[in-house]
Amino acid sequence: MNDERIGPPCWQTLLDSPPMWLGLGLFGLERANELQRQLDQQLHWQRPTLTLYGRQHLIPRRQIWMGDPDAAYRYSGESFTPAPWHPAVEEIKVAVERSLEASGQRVSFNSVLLNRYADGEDRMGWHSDDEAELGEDPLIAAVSLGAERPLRFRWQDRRGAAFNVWLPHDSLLVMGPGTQRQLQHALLPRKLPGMRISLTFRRVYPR
Ligand SMILES: O=C(O)CCC(=O)C(=O)O
Ligand SMILES: [Fe+2]
Repeated sequence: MNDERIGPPCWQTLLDSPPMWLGLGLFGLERANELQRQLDQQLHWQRPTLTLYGRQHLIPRRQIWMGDPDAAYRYSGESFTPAPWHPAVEEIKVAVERSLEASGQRVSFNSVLLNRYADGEDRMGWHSDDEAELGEDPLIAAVSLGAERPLRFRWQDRRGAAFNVWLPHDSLLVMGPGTQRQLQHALLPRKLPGMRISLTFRRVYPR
């Protein structure tokens, strides 16, 4: 086991414009397994309600916002104060920033949305991460731990066919500038077993 390793050994280009790429093997299997276990057991996973057309719904997954104290975030009409950084999440943030830097992108994230999908029934609907506090054309980096699921993308202007990006355990999906403006994404329900945790790192610009 090589613990000194920084960043995925293997990058795949998914799209040139907007730039989207996938890194495989961010931590190595053993560390990735351990991080998934720690996040699963140690975080205070929440299931908030969402108001849709005046009705309250429990979200179909568990989640936590985490980040710097001033990185407050609005989501579906509600404002969230982030939970303080957990050491395992900080470790993942540093690994993501280092591997981005190794591929020529200097970014520093100040918040992350963690999602926990118990199995294939848990999901996230169509959206793009285009809230005003993310600034124009943000870069968003998504780490996947656990069961492999496809993230589905569709073009906002329907210029091309929708497509899946399968996100394996221990992978890093980078959605570069323009991705949120041009595409929407969703984690649709699938008859697939196994728990999955995703961490989508962002930079929030406080008002
Ligand atoms: O779970 C995923 O991979 C996607 C999560 C997502 O789209 C988000 O956190 O905004
Ligand atoms: Fe998203």
